Amino acid sequence: MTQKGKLIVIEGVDGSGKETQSKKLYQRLKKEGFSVMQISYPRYDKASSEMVKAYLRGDFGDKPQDVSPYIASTFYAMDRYASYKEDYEQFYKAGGIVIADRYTTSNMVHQAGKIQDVKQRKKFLDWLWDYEFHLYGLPIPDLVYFLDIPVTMNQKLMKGRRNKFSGKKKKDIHERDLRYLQRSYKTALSLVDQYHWKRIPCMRAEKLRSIEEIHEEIYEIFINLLRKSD
Ligand SMILES: Nc1ncnc2c1ncn2[C@@H]1O[C@H](COP(=O)(O)OP(=O)(O)O)[C@@H](O)[C@H]1O
Ligand SMILES: Cc1cn([C@H]2C[C@H](O)[C@@H](COP(=O)(O)OP(=O)(O)O)O2)c(=O)[nH]c1=O
Repeated sequence: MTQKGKLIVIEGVDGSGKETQSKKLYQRLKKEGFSVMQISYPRYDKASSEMVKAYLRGDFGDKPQDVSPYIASTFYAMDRYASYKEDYEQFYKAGGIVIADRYTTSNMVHQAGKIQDVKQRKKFLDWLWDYEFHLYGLPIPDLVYFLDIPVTMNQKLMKGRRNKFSGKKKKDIHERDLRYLQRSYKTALSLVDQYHWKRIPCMRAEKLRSIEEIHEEIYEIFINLLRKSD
């Protein structure tokens, strides 16, 4: 019998602190002796992300809306399937804890955000669930955090940041479309309740909370999950 591990996802719009918080959680759990590994999507250094890069570069259109959410989702899912097989399937099936910076949940946020009609959006989300978790057989996350930071604030955090795959200052087609990012953010807030994600408010009294304070909240929620599943 396989002893399934745990898949923990850190989700949030661009520049919300996902990389920072995934790293901190990983380092803390490792230090405490847990069997843990970190993954991050898209895997820009792998061939399986070529279509993702072409899409984000604007090869298929300058605007996110130029590519159907169904088609764009298949690009990202392909990279995740390759990563499951290459990076973590065995580790996860042996009971390891996997911390993911973005996952299928990013398609739920950023691709579903392209669809305004409620019925059509639900249809897409059901299709996506079936596609990534049933057809591709990817693990369903045990815990999803959503780092809640208003788009205006994350724009400040991202200022001057280089594009992750080109290394240049030019932003990708998602990052340069403020209205699209705002729609993705709104979509995410509606998904938090629907899918029982843990919303982590990154602001208090109009100020950004410290990286350390946010980390403590994330860590406590994770430890509680472990206690419950013992
Ligand atoms: N709570 C915070 N307070 C101040 N700066 C932060 C905070 N969280 C993240 N940052 C900074 O904001 C930038 C974007 O964070 P990052 O973790 O790379 O976001 P993401 O992975 O979501 O794109 C980084 O320079 C990071 O150091
Ligand atoms: C992993 C993933 C990302 N995306 C989107 C979110 C981002 O706008 C974009 C690039 O992701 P990423 O480089 O992780 O953005 P950032 O580090 O700035 O947060 O791709 C999806 O639409 N679906 C996915 O499955």
